[in-house]
Amino acid sequence: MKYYSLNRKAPSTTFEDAVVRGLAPDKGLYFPESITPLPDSFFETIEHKSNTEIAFEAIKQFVGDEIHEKELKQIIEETLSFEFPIIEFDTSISTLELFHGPTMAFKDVGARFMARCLGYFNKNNSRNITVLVATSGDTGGAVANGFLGVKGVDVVILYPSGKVSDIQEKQLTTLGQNITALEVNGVFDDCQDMVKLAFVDSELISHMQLTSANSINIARWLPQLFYFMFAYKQLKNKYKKIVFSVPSGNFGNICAGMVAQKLGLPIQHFIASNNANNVVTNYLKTKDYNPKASVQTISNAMDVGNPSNFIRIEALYSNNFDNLKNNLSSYSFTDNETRDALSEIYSAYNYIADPHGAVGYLGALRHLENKPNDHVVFLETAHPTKFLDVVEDVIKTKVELPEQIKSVINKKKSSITITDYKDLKRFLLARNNT
Ligand SMILES: Cc1ncc(COP(=O)(O)O)c(C=O)c1O
Ligand SMILES: N[C@@H](CCOP(=O)(O)O)C(=O)O
Repeated sequence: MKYYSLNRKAPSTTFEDAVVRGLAPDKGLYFPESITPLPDSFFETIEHKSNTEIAFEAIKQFVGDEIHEKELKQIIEETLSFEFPIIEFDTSISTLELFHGPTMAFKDVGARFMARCLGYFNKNNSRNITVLVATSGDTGGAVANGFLGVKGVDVVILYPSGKVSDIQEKQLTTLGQNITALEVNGVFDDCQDMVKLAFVDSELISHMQLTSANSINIARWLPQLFYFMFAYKQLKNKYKKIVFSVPSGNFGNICAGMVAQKLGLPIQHFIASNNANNVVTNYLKTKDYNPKASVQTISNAMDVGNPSNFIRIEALYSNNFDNLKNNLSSYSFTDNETRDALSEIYSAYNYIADPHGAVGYLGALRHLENKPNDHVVFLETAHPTKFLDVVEDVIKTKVELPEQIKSVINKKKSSITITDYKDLKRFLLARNNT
């Protein structure tokens, strides 16, 4: 499979090169040159396949022969070593729990897949790779965990100071070894902009091999398409019209879902559920795409003002606004609405959601007002205990901490504060000269 840059000013390249580079030299996101639908028989028999078999069939065209079949299967098997259960609330709404991995957020799958692909490509390379990551909360922890101790790879995580939850901060600042956390005086978009700038800084890239482990990187982004197939597999014999409500920030997850649909997965419609950071909700209303500074909310991992992946969504629809609007709706919800949803989900279904999932639930309800016969799956993208203060305050109940959270909660944070791109560059160059 070849990948082209969405800025169209860099040559097309291989899967390996796109993974190792992260971002194209013209600062564009890489995108597959083609997406070939899987045969109907794949979806007709999907409930008889294991998650590993589904994932292998779904991803193999994107990897091509660049990773041997046996090793690709092994990578997928190791990546998917936990559950992806559907919890049915009633005949209209289900949730797909994506938080059973090591850091309890959906990012674990992409981070683990990418770490293993990079390990595969880097095995005969004596040069160290520096993985740069911007996080609004969850990517940082998942990438730190996925790459911890990987030989030849250094991870540098940029996160907005004071704008991630306490547990998220512990997950990304306490591992040590090859992981360094940089605490940025700014918002997530500042972190993401600095990462993108680093990739086109000729002085930096002459000193080091940089890549990204954000959804910028195709090996972090594409495996997210598995979730939609795992949900379909569990629901296809019960519901005809399956809709996904995806709590969205950087829009990588929902865009991966759209790739699954292009592969032939029968998805009726997508809902991008947003918090107050509502660039896409506004775009679908006004046709005016207007990125703006992000605002802080209780669903902090979605506090993104300039969603990186929206350009990939436009590419999937050949920039045709009407076609996109037929397949995608988007709604935005306030923190008070989110708190009310957390409370309602708890009292009506005895289920403890996290604030991001609660935004997804609200999107599902909004959709069902006009389409009561659809079945909406909202994605539970993180475990509620990652947002303990908010959740316990709303449901007025103590929530038991899972092992994954207990193991970091008392660890000591270690981070370096930076203010701007000059600080980041100085840090990277100094480290590379030692
Ligand atoms: C818990 C949670 N929900 C939703 C999102 C939004 O996902 P995306 O950035 O792929 O839109 C994130 C961050 O990525 C997240 O960590
Ligand atoms: N919400 C993310 C932001 C980065 O998204 P990514 O999918 O591009 O890595 C986070 O939690 O860090």
